[in-house]
Amino acid sequence: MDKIIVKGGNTRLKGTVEIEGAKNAVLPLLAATLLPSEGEIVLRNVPILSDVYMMNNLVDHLGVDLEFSEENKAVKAQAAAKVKIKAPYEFVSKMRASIVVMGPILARNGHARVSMPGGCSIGSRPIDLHLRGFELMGAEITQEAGYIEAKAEKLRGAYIYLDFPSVGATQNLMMAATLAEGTTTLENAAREPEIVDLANWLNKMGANVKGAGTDTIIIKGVEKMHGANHAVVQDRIEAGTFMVAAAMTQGDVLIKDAVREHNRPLISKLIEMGVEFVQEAEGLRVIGPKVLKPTNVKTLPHPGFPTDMQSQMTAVQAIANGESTMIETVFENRFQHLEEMRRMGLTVDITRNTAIIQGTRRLQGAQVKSTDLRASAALILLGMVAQGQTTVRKLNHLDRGYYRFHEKLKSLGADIERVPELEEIDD
Ligand SMILES: CC(=O)N[C@H]1[C@@H](OP(=O)(O)OP(=O)(O)OC[C@H]2O[C@@H](n3ccc(=O)[nH]c3=O)[C@H](O)[C@@H]2O)O[C@H](CO)[C@@H](O)[C@@H]1O
Ligand SMILES: C=C(OP(=O)(O)O)C(=O)O
Repeated sequence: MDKIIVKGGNTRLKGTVEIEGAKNAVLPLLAATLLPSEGEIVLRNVPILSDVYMMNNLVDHLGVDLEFSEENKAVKAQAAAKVKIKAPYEFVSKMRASIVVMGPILARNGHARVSMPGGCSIGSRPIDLHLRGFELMGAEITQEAGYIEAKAEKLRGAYIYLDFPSVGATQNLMMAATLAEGTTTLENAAREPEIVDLANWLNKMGANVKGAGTDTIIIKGVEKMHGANHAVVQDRIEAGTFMVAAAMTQGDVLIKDAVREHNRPLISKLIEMGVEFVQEAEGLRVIGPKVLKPTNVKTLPHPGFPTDMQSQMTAVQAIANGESTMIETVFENRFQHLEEMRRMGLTVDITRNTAIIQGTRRLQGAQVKSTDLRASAALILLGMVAQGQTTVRKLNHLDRGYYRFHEKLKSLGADIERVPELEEIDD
């Protein structure tokens, strides 16, 4: 496996950066390609990420013969006349997000058998809300030998109130409802831009989904769906990560085509810390200040501060001029990067879901490892401002969600290399 070596202390990022299509949008969009039974499917602006390859393999296994052109960043396929019932452990265990194939499989077959996805390093991540929704739509749920089985003679539209606006449950239930008999109302639905992108994709394929982006989504079941052509929405988390990178390095970075609306809470927190944002025709320019003011942040479902920007934001707080607080309310175990940052000299008190961070400019490079996807980005960013050399390992996490991260940072002026690990280090 590779490692990233970043030399910090004097980095000032400058230039323009292009952002990929969103990982968290494209994964459900690919799952939704299981829904149409005729016509050509084309997805554009598809990011080249390990998670995308995994979802492609799963969807391919289930019956949609996908062709991924890296050159065109496009996925093409002919809609499948039939899709399989079983999503095996070998695929689902590799990526938690693959649970979103359950809704489409159930919609197509009235029967789905999907390996239980399990938790991951950031939390236990149950799927009770997904399953309760399927039950309300008339499916009988059983569990056996690590698989969840859902069976329904015919899925019926239902009124479903989600106890929590789960992104995955909202996506799974939206997709199940597209081909159900009658109307489904999802209340307290997730409102993320990726939900809106999924609704747009479903509607292009002939579904009838209204209200995405609000907390009430109404889906009228249709007889069948067809192929369509769609470009994946921009990755607001990748864009946000580069906003943070500019903020931390007294940078001046133009984030091409950045959608301000998708990153409101992050932008408003960064402004509070002294960062300047200038809307330009080509995108959003981010100018980092000499001194960052401390700030208090709490993660929440959209439109609150995104948990997927929490790790990166703690890297900004780590170099702010004073004490900041981070409260993580979405996942129960998403502070592991802070332990790694301690290796770089950070003083942080962690009590359950609250971290109190003592910002300092006197951090030092160290050997650290990524503990999850966003942690990997946060450690690299902190490495750019710590004195000396930081080595970041376990880049499999980074590759799940960032395309050529080190190359993009390097083109903006970072002193960063990605090199093969010559000997496996037991960490
Ligand atoms: C591929 C993808 O899009 N991943 C995103 C998605 O994950 P994901 O869809 O898994 O996140 P959810 O919104 O479902 O989960 C949020 C919280 O709800 C809990 N929960 C969820 C479902 C359920 O049935 N029961 C339950 O208790 C989870 O354990 C977690 O604590 O949204 C998260 C929250 O914005 C992001 O961090 C992830 O990057
Ligand atoms: C937590 C994330 O993704 P996933 O839900 O795929 O683990 C993320 O994108 O930060």
